[in-house]
Amino acid sequence: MVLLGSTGSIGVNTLEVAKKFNIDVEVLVCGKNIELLNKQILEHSPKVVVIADAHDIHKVNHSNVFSGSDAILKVIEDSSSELVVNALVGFLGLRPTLTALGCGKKIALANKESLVACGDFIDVSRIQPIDSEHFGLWYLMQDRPVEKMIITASGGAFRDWDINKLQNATLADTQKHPNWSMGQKITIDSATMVNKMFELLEARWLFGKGEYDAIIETKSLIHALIDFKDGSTTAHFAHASMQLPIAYALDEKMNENILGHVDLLKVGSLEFREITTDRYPVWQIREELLKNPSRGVVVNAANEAAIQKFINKEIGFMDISKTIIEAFEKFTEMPKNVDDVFDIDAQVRREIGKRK
Ligand SMILES: NC(=O)C1=CN([C@@H]2O[C@H](COP(=O)(O)OP(=O)(O)OC[C@H]3O[C@@H](n4cnc5c(N)ncnc54)[C@H](OP(=O)(O)O)[C@@H]3O)[C@@H](O)[C@H]2O)C=CC1
Ligand SMILES: CC(=O)[C@@H](O)[C@H](O)COP(=O)(O)O
Ligand SMILES: [Mn+2]
Repeated sequence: MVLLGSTGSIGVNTLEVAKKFNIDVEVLVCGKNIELLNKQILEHSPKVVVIADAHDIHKVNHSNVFSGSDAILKVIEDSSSELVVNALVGFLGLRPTLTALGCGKKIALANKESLVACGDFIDVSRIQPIDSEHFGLWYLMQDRPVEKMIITASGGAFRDWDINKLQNATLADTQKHPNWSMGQKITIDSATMVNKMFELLEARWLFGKGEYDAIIETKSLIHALIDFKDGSTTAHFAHASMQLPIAYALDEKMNENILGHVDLLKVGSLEFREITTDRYPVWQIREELLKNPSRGVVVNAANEAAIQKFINKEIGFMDISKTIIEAFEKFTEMPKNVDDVFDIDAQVRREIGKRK
């Protein structure tokens, strides 16, 4: 396989699953974490390696190293692997997704931003999602009429905070996720509830038109539920580990044990909560966005630009949601093709970047 984002949270889990099932690793792609990359090279012997910055090439213990975003596209094109695992974070993952699909490869897709920004122009028939909720929906899906597909949210780092204190929350505060250990950006997205809005869009592109909703389940033991027309509701329970979705994305016929079962007697009780717009203001654009899912490009660009400003301490935590809502109201044009997606993304980032 080709693994993009090998040093991240999903990348590291993917290599653990690959080791367990003896899956060949042809290409490793990462950003700046060369120390971890060198350990991965020793363990998995990839043929080619790509890193973000040419200045770091001399630190990499490999004879075939390239750098930069064009090199990522080139190694995908040149690879013989049928499967690309895209575990890059953010909009920079979109071109690799499009390139891999253009080469006829299958994609195990963790990079949800690809679908959020460009879902209308992506052939999902060759995509297996690496996202716990979508894995849960896929696992539950049967040949029966469905009424509603429901995904769960943890509520993020601030689900129990005094709402009046949220504006002054720091980057370190956002990283205290109650249940999952993940990369920095998705953990911020979990705290704003942007992650769940993205996941509703992701579900819409993967499973088609229909009713989608989300609720908070505070232990992240249920990942998805399906309400069937007959009145039955089924739920997918599993411990909070990405190795289960990853194992199926690498091998759809998976029939090995990956995790221990959830012991309901040990769990004792479960708690469900509504997602409210006072704590999670972005939730107010959810319906409009689901009606017009192609507008995801605006929300994604505004989110990434606002997160950068939050990290730079130029804006407060609640301003991330405010920035997204303002951009969503201002940029109403729908992309008609992939070029439009890149144009709109650039326009939104420019607009937010020039604001004081
Ligand atoms: N973590 C999770 O459990 C889940 C994650 N996802 C999604 O999966 C994706 C990855 O998330 P996660 O693993 O948490 O993120 P991380 O931040 O942990 O990892 C991101 C990876 O991308 C690499 N990277 C960043 N910039 C570049 C660049 N310019 N060129 C090459 N590589 C780069 C990083 O390299 P380096 O670290 O070396 O700089 C790292 O390997 C996201 O889209 C997220 O929303 C979805 C569901 C669950
Ligand atoms: C592991 C996974 O799939 C994440 O997307 C997770 O769902 C994030 O947690 P939240 O439910 O807090 O968004
Ligand atoms: Mn998820």
